[in-house]
Amino acid sequence: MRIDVVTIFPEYLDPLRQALLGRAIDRGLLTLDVHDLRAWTHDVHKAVDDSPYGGGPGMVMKPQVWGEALDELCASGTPRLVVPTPAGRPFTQAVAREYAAQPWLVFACGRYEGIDQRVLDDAARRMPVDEVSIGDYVLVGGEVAVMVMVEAVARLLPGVLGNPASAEQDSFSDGLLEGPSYTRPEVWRDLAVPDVLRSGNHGAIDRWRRDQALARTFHRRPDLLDALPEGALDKHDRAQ
Ligand SMILES: COc1cccc(COC(=O)c2cn[nH]c2)c1
Repeated sequence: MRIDVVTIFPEYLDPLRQALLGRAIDRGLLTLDVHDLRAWTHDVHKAVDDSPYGGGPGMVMKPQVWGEALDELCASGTPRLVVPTPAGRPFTQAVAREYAAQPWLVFACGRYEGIDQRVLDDAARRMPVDEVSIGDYVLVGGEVAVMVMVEAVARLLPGVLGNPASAEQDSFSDGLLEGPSYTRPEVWRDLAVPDVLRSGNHGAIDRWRRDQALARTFHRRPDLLDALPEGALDKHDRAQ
């Protein structure tokens, strides 16, 4: 997978080159190229923003600069353009899986009040464009949202995680939240590990884990239960 990121703060994306993702890049499982949007300015001030038509607070990112950046970066093919924004469709594990199947993603990091809408409208003439939200809050810019999405997507790529089962048993993979996890010692600050997990009875363990996931989902995210496909819950589940 090829990933390009366009931003006025390229160094903000440096953490993606650390640890697991850094090793995946070194191993060629994905490429990550970060581009400074100001490289496509032509004025001495390298201006990327201007006042909003219609008035209002803040500034809007200029269309000309973005247009030239995307023209150059997307000249060799048709990536999916992903624009993090509070006004986007929700980024979920399902979207992460969708993106993990894409050969090429270009992320556009907005700042200020956003990017002139015509940049997205023009880009949509020649590539798929996704405006995506990582949550209902407002950040200062798209860079942190891009890091969230790149991490969620890259960990799904074959070979990135040591144990592929980890990705399959993620929270949300079966539509439920992950239940509690435990490791040694057996008792810690007078808190004991649930007996079933030390029983060696893997049928009982699987059942207990499923019940814990159902209970946690019911209490914390009942909306996820409503979204489960028909038949996802068996009669034992429904008895919980
Ligand atoms: C594209 O225009 C803008 C404008 C302002 C901030 C941002 C950064 O994204 C977010 O704030 C965000 C993404 N998901 N949830 C919040 C982008």
